[in-house]
Amino acid sequence: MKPGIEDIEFHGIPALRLHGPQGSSAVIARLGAQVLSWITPDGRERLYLSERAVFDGSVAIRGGVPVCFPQFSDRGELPRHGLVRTRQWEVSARRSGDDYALVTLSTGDDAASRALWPHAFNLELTLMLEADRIDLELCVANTGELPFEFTAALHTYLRVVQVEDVALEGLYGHDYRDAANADAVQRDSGTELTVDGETDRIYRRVRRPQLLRAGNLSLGIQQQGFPDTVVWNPWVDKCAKLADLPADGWRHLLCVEAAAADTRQQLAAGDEWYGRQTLVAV
Ligand SMILES: O=P(O)(O)OC[C@H]1O[C@H](O)[C@H](O)[C@@H](O)[C@@H]1O
Repeated sequence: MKPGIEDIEFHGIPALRLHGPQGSSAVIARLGAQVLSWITPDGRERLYLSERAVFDGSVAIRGGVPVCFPQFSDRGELPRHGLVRTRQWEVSARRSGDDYALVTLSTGDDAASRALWPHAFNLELTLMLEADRIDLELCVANTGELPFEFTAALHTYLRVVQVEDVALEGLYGHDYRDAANADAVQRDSGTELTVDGETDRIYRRVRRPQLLRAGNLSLGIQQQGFPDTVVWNPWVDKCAKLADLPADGWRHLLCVEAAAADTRQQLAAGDEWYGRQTLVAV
């Protein structure tokens, strides 16, 4: 099958399915411009999507790649993770070639966003699917007359068989702010990160790609533009408090997020900012 793009319904909501080379595929919903599935040529699903996720727009969909903007988490006055996770985005570009399929979804300010955050903006989320890789690029445009500041993230939920068995390499030597430990700032001295409890870390000014060692779900992870990397797993107790995660959900996910979380980004009137996360099956 040649690469291409089809309009589908996914869990009852409008979405696009990208068919890439060698049988790869991805699904992106218009709700939140959220990527909800990525299947590599080996037939394996690489993203975690909760079986208890809610798709009616009342809350963000639990899983895939939520787009957080203009605020990461609860680090500010706005709703948690900002304003765009529960909006309907427009499809502004779609194209495919022999070795890729690509879509761009966009959204911008409206009366509801300006009531909470008084700035004019346009956002574009581009998903490019190739055989063994996806690139997700967020473009923020300041379309107003005044500068603004924002934080943001591509809050990627990676699917793993057992989170206790995986290791994330590439973050050693970086400082992180530990949100699971009263925001204490620590320096990672281990050569790899393993998860054996609630983990909620903002690694700052990340300079290297990461390698997720997770058996046949292993991935290379790279980011550009986004200065920080957030690693999140709710573990048992926090998972039990999240109504849209099953009791064992914590075990099957690891969020590795490309973020501007600790470092606020400044954007002058008329300027654009780009941030990208690349996932490669290895
Ligand atoms: O429940 P959500 O609003 O989707 O947030 C889920 C998680 O997102 C980020 O990774 C934050 O660092 C966590 O503190 C937060 O719990």
